[in-house]
Amino acid sequence: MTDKLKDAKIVFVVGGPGSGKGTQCEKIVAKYGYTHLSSGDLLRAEVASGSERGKQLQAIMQKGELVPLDTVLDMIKEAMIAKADVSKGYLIDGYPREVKQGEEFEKKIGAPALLLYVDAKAETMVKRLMKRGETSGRADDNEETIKKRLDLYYKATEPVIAYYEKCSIVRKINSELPVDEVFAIVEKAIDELK
Ligand SMILES: Nc1nc2c(ncn2[C@@H]2O[C@H](COP(=O)(O)OP(=O)(O)OP(=O)(O)O)[C@@H](O)[C@H]2O)c(=O)[nH]1
Ligand SMILES: O=c1ccn([C@@H]2O[C@H](COP(=O)(O)OP(=O)(O)O)[C@@H](O)[C@H]2O)c(=O)[nH]1
Ligand SMILES: [Mg+2]
Repeated sequence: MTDKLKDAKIVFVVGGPGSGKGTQCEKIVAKYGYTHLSSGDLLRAEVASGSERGKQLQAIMQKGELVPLDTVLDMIKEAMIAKADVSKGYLIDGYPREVKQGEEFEKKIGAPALLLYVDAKAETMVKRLMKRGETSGRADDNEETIKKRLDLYYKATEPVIAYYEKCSIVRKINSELPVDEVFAIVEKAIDELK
């Protein structure tokens, strides 16, 4: 089964909550036709389905904690295989959340060609999420959960970046700039992949 993904072009999109991962991914999809898989969106879809598994996930996400590694990886893999015949490349948004997740992904799926590190200040991320929370309906876009997500990001996810620096695939993107200026930097990184 995994054979289908053998030559897949894989881009990890890593950054804090509200850093702008989803926003940039949307623009990449529009220009390059990549398949966008947001681990958070996949989990929210499972919650929305009302399944038993979804209920358990909801409790974890509401607290801003991390869902068990295998659950997320299985969902991503399934979604990747479903698109394998038509995909020009994959954007894996919001994953890996911790080094171990990255290692497991490489074992079960393959190695990423690029890691886009979407970087904004904590203060900026909080401001954006509070604003998004006014309309998003996301149960975790509230002050208390945002703080937990940020703490966990610095503790568990930032080490992922250091881990992939070693193989020189990290491109740091300053997402304090306006969306289109951020995308100009993103485009350069993707164009270099071809
Ligand atoms: N000024 C500015 N605002 C941005 C930029 N990127 C995103 N935003 C705003 O910040 C908010 C969060 O952006 P998202 O793309 O949803 O962030 P995310 O990293 O996917 O966040 P999670 O879904 O929580 O992982 C959105 O409501 C955007 O309007 C940017 O480059 N510049
Ligand atoms: O690989 C993942 C991705 C998401 N989540 C959970 O889903 C929530 C929302 O994730 P998303 O990437 O949408 O938002 P972010 O945390 O970046 O704001 C997180 O707080 C986690 O509880 C997780 O456990 N593992
Ligand atoms: Mg997002």
